[in-house]
Amino acid sequence: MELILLLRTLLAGCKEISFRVSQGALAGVLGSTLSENVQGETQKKLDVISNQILKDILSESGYVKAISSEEEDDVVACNPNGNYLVSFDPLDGSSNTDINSLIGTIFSITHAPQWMDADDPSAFLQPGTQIVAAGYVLYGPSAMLALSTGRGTHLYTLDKTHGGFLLTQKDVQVPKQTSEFAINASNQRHWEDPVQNYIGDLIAGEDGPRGKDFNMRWVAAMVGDIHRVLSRGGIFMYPFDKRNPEMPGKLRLLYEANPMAFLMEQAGGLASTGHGRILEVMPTEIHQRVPVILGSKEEVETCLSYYKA
Ligand SMILES: O=P(O)(O)OC[C@H]1O[C@](O)(COP(=O)(O)O)[C@@H](O)[C@@H]1O
Ligand SMILES: [Mg+2]
Ligand SMILES: [Mg+2]
Repeated sequence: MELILLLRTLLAGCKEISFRVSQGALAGVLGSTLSENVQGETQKKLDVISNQILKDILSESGYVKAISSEEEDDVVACNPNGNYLVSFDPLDGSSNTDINSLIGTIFSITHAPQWMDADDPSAFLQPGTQIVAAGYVLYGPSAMLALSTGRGTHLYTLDKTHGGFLLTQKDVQVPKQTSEFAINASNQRHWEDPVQNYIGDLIAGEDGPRGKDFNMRWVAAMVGDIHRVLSRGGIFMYPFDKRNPEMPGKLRLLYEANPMAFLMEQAGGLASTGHGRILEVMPTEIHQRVPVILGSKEEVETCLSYYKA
């Protein structure tokens, strides 16, 4: 029951963000701030606004012991008696805020170990297999929620008259096969050989070893690309690239890769780093990055076969 109340609280925050996003230039929420986050990224105004909305509503809820956020250097202690930890990306797809394109909020919830102090970051270092609930809200033409509490992945649509997220698709099943891939091709020269070969064969299409044509999409917002994959199948990749071996990918494990992997697996898809299941990665720090390959089961298996070759 408490988890449901926590989810309701979190979604009330997302409704507020949805409203602020929809106001756009009218409310002066577009553009950048002068500050940088711990990732070294210039924060957008909506990054800061969304982060503050979620931080306030979760810390006042009483259910949450601590939170970790893309926009917070360290974990934020909340209620010492709280039973849950929440990790979130308050505004995903920041580079899309000023072009009125798809953006969203991503979150994952785990139990708070009773032994921990509320400001102890090590409590967040739990593998994704420990997630009790995860989801995203996509702020698109309609605001949509994808949610799983470990019993399938379900889609809800925000009814702006009624004010609630209403169930619009139960038990999403990602098609096992696909002809659609998503990757930022401008990073090609930095990819490892397995990815070079795999993408090369997709692009070769019916003239190549795959014997069929593939189409490419890139929303530049993980929440948008994953929603498309959940809706009609596909493979989404942000793989390891050689530019900075210390940073094995762009996407963050706790509040991007893990929640999306949880949703994808609950919908019958697969989620891998290229070398193992994302949900089994043992985190070492809260802003850790990982390579991400997820989507339609058979297509991800085919991609992983290039790593074995
Ligand atoms: O700029 P690129 O290489 O296209 O990267 C896009 C990726 O970066 C992200 O925008 C990173 O997330 P944030 O916007 O929350 O920092 C992902 O949503 C998206 O998949
Ligand atoms: Mg993000
Ligand atoms: Mg973000």
